[in-house]
Amino acid sequence: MILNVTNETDTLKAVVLGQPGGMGEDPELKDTFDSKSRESVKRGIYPSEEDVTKEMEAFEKVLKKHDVQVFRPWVIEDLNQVFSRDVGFVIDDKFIIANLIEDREEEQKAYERIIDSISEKNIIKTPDDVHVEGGDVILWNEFMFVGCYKQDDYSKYKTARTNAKAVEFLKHHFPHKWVIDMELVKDDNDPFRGILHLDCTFQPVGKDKAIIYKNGFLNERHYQILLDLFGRKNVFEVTREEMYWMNTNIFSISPEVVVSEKNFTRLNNHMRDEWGLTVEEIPYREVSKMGGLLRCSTMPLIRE
Ligand SMILES: NC(=[NH2+])NCCC[C@H](N)C(=O)O
Repeated sequence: MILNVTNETDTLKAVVLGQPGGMGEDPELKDTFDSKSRESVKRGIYPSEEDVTKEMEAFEKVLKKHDVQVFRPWVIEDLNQVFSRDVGFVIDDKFIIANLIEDREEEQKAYERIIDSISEKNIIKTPDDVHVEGGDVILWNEFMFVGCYKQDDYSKYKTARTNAKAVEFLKHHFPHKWVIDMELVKDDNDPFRGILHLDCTFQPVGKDKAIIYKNGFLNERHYQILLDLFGRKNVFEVTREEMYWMNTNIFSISPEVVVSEKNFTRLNNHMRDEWGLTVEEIPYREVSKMGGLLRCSTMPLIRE
């Protein structure tokens, strides 16, 4: 397989979609590792495998309708495999095997067959001291945005997934890219405040548009950089409440077609009426209760 991903929106040809099979029983509070899952367990509203399966089937159907080839990781029992995005990610023609938090390491096994179909020279392994998950890496042609956390209390947070060493690592392997690291606000307990991955606070759409949640950035300068790059008039700013429901985490099938959650009324109207996009609306609220949404549950392999 020849990989090719240089941005978030070029026409999608092949993707891995996560897997609800084998989710098993609700996790215990102590076994959650993001604020949203934590909250769902606490409130007794953690989604069932059956409900998540229905939502992911709707997603798969839309992808197939648009002629996208869909791969799935194989099922490992008693493991949450919904969020493919973080397990590994493609930059240009390279596949980077992520170095996930320990709680999620097991997920990687189920991608062996997919990784085996990629030429070895195009696979990049991350060393132990480089922490990086795909949700923190957003490509925009010559730009690579990397969500991270560089403060001294890094190890205190389960939701800090990408470290300073990862930024250097990516710069080293992709010298032709302009790597812009952006520090995120971390909070393991408050889903109205903490940002798990960069794609929970920012995402490019179409050719030159972006969805942004301003207060997700630790440093307001990083938000300003995005405004300067995309232009204020091309940016849709989401509210704290919309961030909580993960409005930035939609998924592009092409520069003209996006998949979005059906309750994202304000965003969906804006994308349709102001940006002229086709919005494929599906139900995905159950998935959101586990701390991720549409972008998080995909791993694009080929866009052209
Ligand atoms: N790219 C993303 N934002 N992924 C969301 C992953 C959510 C998952 N519960 C975790 O804590 O890792």
